[in-house]
Amino acid sequence: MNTLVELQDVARTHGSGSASVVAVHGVSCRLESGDQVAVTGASGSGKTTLLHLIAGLDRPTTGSIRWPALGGHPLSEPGQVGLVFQGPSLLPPLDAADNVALPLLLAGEAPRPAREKALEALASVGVGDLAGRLPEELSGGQAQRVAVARVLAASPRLIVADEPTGQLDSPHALTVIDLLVDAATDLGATLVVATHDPRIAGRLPRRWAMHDGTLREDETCSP
Ligand SMILES: Nc1ncnc2c1ncn2[C@@H]1O[C@H](COP(=O)(O)OP(=O)(O)OP(=O)(O)O)[C@@H](O)[C@H]1O
Repeated sequence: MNTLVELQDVARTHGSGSASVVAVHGVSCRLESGDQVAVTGASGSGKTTLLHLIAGLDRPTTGSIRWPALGGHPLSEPGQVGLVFQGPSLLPPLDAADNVALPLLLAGEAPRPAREKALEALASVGVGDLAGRLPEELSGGQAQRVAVARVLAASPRLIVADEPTGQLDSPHALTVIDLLVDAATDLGATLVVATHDPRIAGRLPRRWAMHDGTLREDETCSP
């Protein structure tokens, strides 16, 4: 297997002086290509900070992070990393297809293939018939599926999802996480999902638990 990301004794402190917060410390972990990991932990335990470090959106205060299978850094080439947030963050004036196509266009793809990929990705998450709808015309679950399609359309090597089902009720939450897991499996992508919900975590084969900024592999939850 290919090591996608490796953290060695990583710490991240937010702020400085007496107001500083050590969000993550003493974290060493590794993700191989195709790994699927749920990161669980209480609010404030450091999940978002860890995910941002893994995605290359933030830098450690001390320690090191490497992405050997991503040419050095996940943001060095467009389309390597896909981000899914708690809310869908779709652009209101664009219909679903244009929302999905936009990152492809920004990455230099021509309009026609970008639109074809967008329609394919929407169909793959079961909302192909909603391609022409504006975000305000979608339910929360439909909008989150569009957000997942937007990530999948770019075929990323690494998908980082921070509470992707946090605004959905239970049946929709499970549908969306299953779509993400299936899509990551099809793409061979590495998937990291932060969640408070043990049922969501239970849909992923590996689990990491954050406690006050430290991480442990959750042996008791092994599949
Ligand atoms: N930009 C920041 N400036 C100062 N402190 C921060 C910043 N970002 C996070 N923190 C603090 O770092 C700690 C970890 O935050 P983080 O958002 O990583 O936790 P979390 O587990 O994702 O929480 P939640 O589940 O509530 O989203 C918290 O104490 C938080 O208040």
